[in-house]
Amino acid sequence: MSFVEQGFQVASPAVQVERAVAELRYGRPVLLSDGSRSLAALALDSVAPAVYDQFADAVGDRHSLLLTSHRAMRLMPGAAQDLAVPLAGISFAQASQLAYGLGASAPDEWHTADRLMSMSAELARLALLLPAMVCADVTGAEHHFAACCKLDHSLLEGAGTARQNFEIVVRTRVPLRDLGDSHFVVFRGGLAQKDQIAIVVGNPDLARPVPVRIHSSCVTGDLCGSLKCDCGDQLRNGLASMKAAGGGVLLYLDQEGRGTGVGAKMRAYGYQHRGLDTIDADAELGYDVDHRRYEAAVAMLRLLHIEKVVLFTNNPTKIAALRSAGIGVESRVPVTGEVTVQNAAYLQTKKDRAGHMLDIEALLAAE
Ligand SMILES: Nc1nc2c(ncn2[C@@H]2O[C@H](COP(=O)(O)OP(=O)(O)OP(=O)(O)O)[C@@H](O)[C@H]2O)c(=O)[nH]1
Ligand SMILES: [Zn+2]
Repeated sequence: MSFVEQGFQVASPAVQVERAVAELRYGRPVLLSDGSRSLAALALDSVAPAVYDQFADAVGDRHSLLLTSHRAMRLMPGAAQDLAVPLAGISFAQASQLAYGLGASAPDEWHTADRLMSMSAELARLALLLPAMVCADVTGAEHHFAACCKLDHSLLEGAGTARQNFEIVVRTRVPLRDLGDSHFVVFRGGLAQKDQIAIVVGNPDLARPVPVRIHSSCVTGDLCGSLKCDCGDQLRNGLASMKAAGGGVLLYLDQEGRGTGVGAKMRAYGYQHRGLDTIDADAELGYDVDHRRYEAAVAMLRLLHIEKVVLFTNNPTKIAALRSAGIGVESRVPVTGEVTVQNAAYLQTKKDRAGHMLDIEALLAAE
């Protein structure tokens, strides 16, 4: 019997993951299990200090902090694996400094994190919380956590298909400055995501490769004209050039901070103000170079009956993601913005460390 046929008698993997994500964001532990072991996991980013202390008491001080391999590498160059650092006697403030503080010292003691502990970071990422997890093996003592959400680790993988399940909620005309009548199509679905939007400008011919831009939200750049990045320019220039090409579709994805969330992005900005580049700043917080996923974009294109695109981007990962999902990327159009004193280093890092196709000298010469 499928989950639909079983009606309200069982919760699907996606529902159970959504519940776990909500509890984690609320600052409560989640019990992750693999059939034989139970791990109580708490996100340092959302827990109140008093609850952190309560957790330490409940597990008899046998709790550890997960440092992702990215964070571990920042503290101990060469430590290219997820680590578990014993937390007995370590306060909430000390744990936070160790988990994501700048200039923190390497821990005195650590072990390689086991698979279940590493998996807890995936829950944190879904919850848009820093992947700094406080974990304890509570096998046999689960009754201390009777009121907490329980999640079998297989459900985290099982919920993956939900990332592609979207439906169109509404399609409405919106007149846009300089672009004329456009249509906003709202999509709902996915895993732990908000609604996504496609903006259709002009009248794209769906029988030919459709001009498409996949744009990740940037509240600072898109909305407020931040000079620290090129997002606002790329949003407006992308829409204008698609309109000039006869029409196109901009997918506006809820992926603030390369998928880490606005809280992490602002923390990373703080570290960038202290001299780190965009990638090292994210690594200090435990993140990889880019946490964005593109199942939503693929599902949205399919629902719009778009199979072949001309992609407006400088980012090779977006091209690869569409192609591997069977969307034809027939060609690419660069999308650029103004190079400013404040964003030049950011653009250079995108080019040098994330492989973006950007000719910064040519952009400067053209200004
Ligand atoms: N973590 C982090 N995210 C950032 C920073 N600056 C911008 N962003 C995010 O980076 C993403 C940029 O999105 P896009 O412009 O769609 O993507 P792109 O990778 O530049 O690719 P193209 O614009 O298509 O060439 C958005 O999610 C921004 O919120 C930063 O310093 N740190
Ligand atoms: Zn931006």
